[in-house]
Amino acid sequence: MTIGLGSGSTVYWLLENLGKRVSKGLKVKGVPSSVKTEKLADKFGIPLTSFHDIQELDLAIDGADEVDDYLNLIKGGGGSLVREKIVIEASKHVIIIGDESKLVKGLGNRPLPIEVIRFGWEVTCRKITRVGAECSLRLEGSHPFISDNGNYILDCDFPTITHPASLHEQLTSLAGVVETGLFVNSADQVILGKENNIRFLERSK
Ligand SMILES: O=C(CO)[C@H](O)[C@H](O)COP(=O)(O)O
Repeated sequence: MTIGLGSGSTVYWLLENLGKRVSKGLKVKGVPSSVKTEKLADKFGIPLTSFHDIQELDLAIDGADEVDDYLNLIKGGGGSLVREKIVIEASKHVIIIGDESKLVKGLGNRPLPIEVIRFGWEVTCRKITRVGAECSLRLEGSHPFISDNGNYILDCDFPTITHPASLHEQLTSLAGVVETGLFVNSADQVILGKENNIRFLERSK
């Protein structure tokens, strides 16, 4: 089986446990969605492959920053949204994992991450502001955060996002925008950990 390996602190636990099962004989190959995940997969002994060798993945498992009732997602809190979206789009089945704090009534409680190329990011930022957000350049210490793709991330505070698909389209039509953290029609299942049990959500077909 081939598995797309997401990124983030929830996925850390997936990787650790997958590694344990691999050491007991589970046969899987993973495609990591970030350099951090690649390093962790190596550490936990999960064999890796790449899109050079395979065309699609059987399954992707990833985290999210927000999930709404329709299973639309905001992702990119860790800055890996572009690779995560490529991995998810190449997967036959997508499972999102998190704790129940990720479930929201409407997307947009937290800023939407948008990956932009560095050249002219100020112009791109002003254009996104005109779409209706307050944007700030993500920093790491006192320097701009640089994604695994060598780009900047703008954290864009929109009022509640009622039409994620059309907002995504509008944003990706702007020059300089590489990808948004809006994931629409991506998740097949969402598994949210609660104090003593789990909540399971499934996309209606
Ligand atoms: O999209 C992501 C990284 O780009 C993560 O999946 C998302 O930020 C959730 O992370 P965590 O499990 O640490 O809360």
